[in-house]
Amino acid sequence: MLQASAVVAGYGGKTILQHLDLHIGAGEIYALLGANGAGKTTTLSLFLGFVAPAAGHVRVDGIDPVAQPDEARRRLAYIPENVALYEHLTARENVAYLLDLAGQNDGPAAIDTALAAAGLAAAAFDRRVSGFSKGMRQKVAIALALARKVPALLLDEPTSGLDPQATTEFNRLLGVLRGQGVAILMVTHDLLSAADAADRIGFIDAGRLLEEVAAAGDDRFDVRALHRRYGGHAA
Ligand SMILES: Nc1ncnc2c1ncn2[C@@H]1O[C@H](COP(=O)(O)OP(=O)(O)OP(=O)(O)O)[C@@H](O)[C@H]1O
Repeated sequence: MLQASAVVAGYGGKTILQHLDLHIGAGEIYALLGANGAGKTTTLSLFLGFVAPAAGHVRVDGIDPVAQPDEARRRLAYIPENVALYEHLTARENVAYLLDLAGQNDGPAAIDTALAAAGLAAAAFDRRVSGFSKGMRQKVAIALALARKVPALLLDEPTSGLDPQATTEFNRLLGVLRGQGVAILMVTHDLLSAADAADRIGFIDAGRLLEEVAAAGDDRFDVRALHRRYGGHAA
């Protein structure tokens, strides 16, 4: 669903990503970890079509996001570290308006279903989002992704600033999306959250994917081993 093959990319002649290979399938959660400046956000920008590869190729559901940015973005939801919403509108109004803009508004019942599935309390549906916490804003953004039925989700530092309970709840939500077959790429510094939520974890350093580890059965990840890898290579 999300595919980067032998990608070399950067900004204004400066190479940042070096032969990046990343393949994330439907119903898979992939966490990309690495130090500041390692190239994580640049990787997200590749899939959004904001950075064009100098070599290699990028596909979103088979679509080249540079050649067909609208087609690629129709298949993506991108949730930045701080979700931008229309502050004077309520949660319901935000989702309705953003769905209108996307030409994908199936009506109020579908919006309420999405907000509930995203875990927003019904009492908050008609509240202005200006008073919402980061976790509540993320729920509105996830509701929008659910209502748009996107096959792929890009997340930049989703759990930074969330308390442990909100992090657990957020990771549970990612599990729901995975269950619906969504391919999820999450850029994070939160090793514990990655170990909790992800099926695979990749470590990127200076634009190179150094290592990938996959969840191993019921034991999932060996967090101590991950910490040694993360500390040793990329933090
Ligand atoms: N628009 C830009 N123009 C020029 N250089 C950029 C631009 N955006 C990022 N860079 C550079 O590219 C490199 C990788 O940045 P990127 O934002 O992808 O790293 P990151 O892994 O997401 O880091 P962080 O954890 O700090 O968010 C850095 O050296 C950064 O300075």
